[in-house]
Amino acid sequence: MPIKLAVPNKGRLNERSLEMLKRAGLEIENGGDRLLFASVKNGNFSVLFLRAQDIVRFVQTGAVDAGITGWDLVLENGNGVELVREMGFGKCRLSVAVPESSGINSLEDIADGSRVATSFPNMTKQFFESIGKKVEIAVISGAAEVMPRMGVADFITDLVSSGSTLKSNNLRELAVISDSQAVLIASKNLHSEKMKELEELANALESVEIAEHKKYLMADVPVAVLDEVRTFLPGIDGPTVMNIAGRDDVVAIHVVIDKSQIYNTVNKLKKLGASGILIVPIDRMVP
Ligand SMILES: Nc1ncnc2c1ncn2[C@@H]1O[C@H](COP(=O)(O)OP(=O)(O)OP(=O)(O)O)[C@@H](O)[C@H]1O
Ligand SMILES: O=P(O)(O)OC[C@H]1O[C@H](OP(=O)(O)OP(=O)(O)O)[C@H](O)[C@@H]1O
Ligand SMILES: [Mg+2]
Repeated sequence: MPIKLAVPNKGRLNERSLEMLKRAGLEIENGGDRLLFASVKNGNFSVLFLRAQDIVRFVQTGAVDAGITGWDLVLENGNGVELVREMGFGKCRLSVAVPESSGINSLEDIADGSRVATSFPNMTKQFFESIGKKVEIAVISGAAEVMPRMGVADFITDLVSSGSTLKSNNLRELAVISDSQAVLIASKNLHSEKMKELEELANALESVEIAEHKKYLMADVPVAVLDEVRTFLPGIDGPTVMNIAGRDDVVAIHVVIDKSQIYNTVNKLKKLGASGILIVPIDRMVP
């Protein structure tokens, strides 16, 4: 039986989830728009496209074996699922936000009996109980940011990433309830065979994530400056150095390098007389 893996069918997490799975090596067939189901050519998986919120419930009940969704949704709706891996994207936070004009500058300023609009009632209730505040929760399914202006609520809790939605609605972030990112989750009591395969997928995803921050750099370098090149290029013994047929004054170097180092490294190499500098992406780095 293939592992039933649920992926968000639209929204913030859809594209990156599919991209990461593909880069991890799963060949998802026809994983296009509006599709509800796709088979995977290699690997023992079938992919189902569901709403991010529903994925938590379906993993919980065992209707699917595993899924990619937001950690915020797991905290809100999902006891009884297993965290397999943080995915490193979809980073945001569930925060308390108040109207700029409210005069509320800290959590202490929130009066008992205040109304909070949110699509995260469970986490919101738990948070305010933990700080000993009695608030009334108005549950909405989206667009929390407009609720204070409509007079439906005094403040909100909602997901924040860049903060620009809050800003454009004249709201100020007061406190973070929880950080979140996309996660790979599995049903508890998943058969050990399936869990093993899922861990292999998690390892493949890890190799994708590591590679994401790296590039592969190749260059032809004069032998005379090789020692100097070694002082600023990474690797245990510096770069891999290869002879070029018919040349004894120049060698080829290959090295895996952090993206952030590319700019400076290329400049230094050029100054030292390097030529034929190539920088190429790496799909995966398997440790
Ligand atoms: N601004 C953001 N930046 C990063 N990640 C976010 C952001 N907003 C939401 N997310 C993540 O994406 C998940 C899904 O949110 P998304 O907006 O795609 O769907 P939704 O609005 O909850 O549902 P739907 O679009 O299916 O009605 C959230 O639970 C959260 O983990
Ligand atoms: O801090 P920011 O970068 O502005 O992001 C925060 C916004 O992103 C999410 O909504 P989304 O854009 O997914 O729209 P939705 O309400 O349709 O889910 C979230 O509900 C906030 O409204
Ligand atoms: Mg959203």
